[in-house]
Amino acid sequence: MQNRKMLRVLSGETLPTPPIWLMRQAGRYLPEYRAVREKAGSFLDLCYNPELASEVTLQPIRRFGFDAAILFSDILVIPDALNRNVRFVAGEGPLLDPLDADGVDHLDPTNTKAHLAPVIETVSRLRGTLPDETTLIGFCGAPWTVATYMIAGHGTPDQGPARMFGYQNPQAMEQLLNVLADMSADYLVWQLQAGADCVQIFDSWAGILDEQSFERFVIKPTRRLIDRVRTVVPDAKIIGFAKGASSRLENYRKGTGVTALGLDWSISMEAAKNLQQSSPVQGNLDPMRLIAGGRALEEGVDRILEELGQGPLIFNLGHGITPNAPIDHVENLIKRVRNR
Ligand SMILES: Cc1c2[nH]c(c1CCC(=O)O)Cc1[nH]c(c(CCC(=O)O)c1C)Cc1[nH]c(c(CCC(=O)O)c1C)Cc1[nH]c(c(C)c1CCC(=O)O)C2
Repeated sequence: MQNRKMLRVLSGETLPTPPIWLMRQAGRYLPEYRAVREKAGSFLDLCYNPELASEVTLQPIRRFGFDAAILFSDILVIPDALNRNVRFVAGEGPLLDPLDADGVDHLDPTNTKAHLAPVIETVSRLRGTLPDETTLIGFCGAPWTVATYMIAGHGTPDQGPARMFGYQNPQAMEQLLNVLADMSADYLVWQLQAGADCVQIFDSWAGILDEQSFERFVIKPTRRLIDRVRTVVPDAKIIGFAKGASSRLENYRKGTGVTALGLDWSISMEAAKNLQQSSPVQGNLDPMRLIAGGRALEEGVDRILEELGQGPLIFNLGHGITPNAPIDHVENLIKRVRNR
């Protein structure tokens, strides 16, 4: 374990060269991913195929030698386990059956373990195949972000339907978030038991909420999730990525018990450095700098290394890599981080 650099940083160590991986590092910007994706059938078929899901997890490790691999799956396998009719339509993103307050009472998580067994099988295979020095990251969506897709039935620019649901049906919202927190906790425990070294909780829509709602819909259910994980795996290393939560991240860290904070690119470096005094941080290059390449990429990377390189840092983007990312820019990014 001592040679898994990302794990050392999660334990609080500062390394001369920070470990690097990229959110969504397996994906459509890679031709080898597109080739597997075509033969897999639907996107969810790929998520539930341990052989192909392991293969696409390993692709960016082989090509770029990242310090960590992230399980290939999706945050929406949880609503899929709840029979919410999850499907991915090309050009439209995810679609689900929208959920109303009455529907919350009828959610039935009893089939979760059997439904997610193929994903857990992928984790076991990966730990058996990955180089010893590569950290394996498991993940789930945060209850709030998963709930936004369940309520609207699709992605939205402002999560209006889920925010309205929270105001009009506070009890149903609490119940929904509790169901998701408990299922997600069990799911993370299975991943950790199958060989994941650490886990990340993706709360991509945390930044859209006001302060009270952030407390109720983000901090509280995330705390419930993490407490439940740690009753089984007391020393679980957990990265919380609450996108857009910048000025609330200190409260988020204290309130949830995450081990490390994922940062997006909107946070000030001063705030990021302050947060790094109390926990490791991960991030936070604007993914658009990766697309732009050249000077924009270099100055973005250099700034992060200068400001955050003296403390526990895991280098990453501030959100997922997009399908239009040029492969040579990814190579330049890794070189810049490693050769300074
Ligand atoms: C909100 C969210 C989702 N999924 C995820 C989030 C949280 C992080 C974020 O905000 O980006 C997380 C996710 N999705 C995927 C992973 C795999 C691991 C990784 O490489 O990081 C992870 C960690 C694969 C994926 N998940 C998806 C793809 C693309 C699907 C394809 O190959 O056709 C991949 C590689 C599909 C997906 N899944 C989701 C959306 C909105 C989409 C559609 C986006 C699109 O079409 O570009 C839901």
